[in-house]
Amino acid sequence: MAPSLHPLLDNGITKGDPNFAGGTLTCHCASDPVTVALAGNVLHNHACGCSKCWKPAGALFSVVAVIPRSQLTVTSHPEKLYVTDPSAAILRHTCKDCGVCLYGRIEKEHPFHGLDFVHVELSDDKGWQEPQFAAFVSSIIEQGFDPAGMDEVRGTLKGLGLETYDALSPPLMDAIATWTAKRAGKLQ
Ligand SMILES: N[C@@H](CCC(=O)N[C@@H](CSCO)C(=O)NCC(=O)O)C(=O)O
Ligand SMILES: [Zn+2]
Ligand SMILES: [Zn+2]
Repeated sequence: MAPSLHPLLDNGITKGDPNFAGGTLTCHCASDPVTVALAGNVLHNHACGCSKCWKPAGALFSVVAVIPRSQLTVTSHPEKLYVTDPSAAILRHTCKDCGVCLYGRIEKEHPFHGLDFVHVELSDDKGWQEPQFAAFVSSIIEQGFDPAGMDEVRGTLKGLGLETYDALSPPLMDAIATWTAKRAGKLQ
């Protein structure tokens, strides 16, 4: 049986609504869940194979997107959140009771400072931007996935219409490189 990539991918991708105005993320706690309000749709939604992004049990990939931090508000139980890895660039604010990551935030100097990383599967609202590409695909091997299965995984992702990359998408890599060049004074 083919491995589960992610619940939002396994049965085909549902397109988002370009006019969607945002909604609420809720952690998995049965009582006193952490909730986060997003005041707009997400951008650059993607499947991510890296080891750092939160993923649901049994999934090979996370599905993660960005939204301006000004559009994100923790609306209940902020006291349950802790930062999973304080040394990472993306500080993943995770529920200490259920282990779900509600948002990742960058506080240091970084090309994506100002954007928060979120998982739209934590919302029952409909209309979130659908995944656009697959990032860090080879990183699933680092977590123990058999390299012999990579052709099948990449084939399945491509069959879903997701281009596969072993870093981020070209527009995001270009944005990182542009930021780096400006900081070094090589670009105005
Ligand atoms: N092979 C590594 C890759 C980890 C990695 O660089 N992840 C990216 C993408 S996360 C969302 O797209 C990243 O930017 N990480 C920064 C951070 O997590 O702080 C692995 O698998 O661990
Ligand atoms: Zn929780
Ligand atoms: Zn990731």
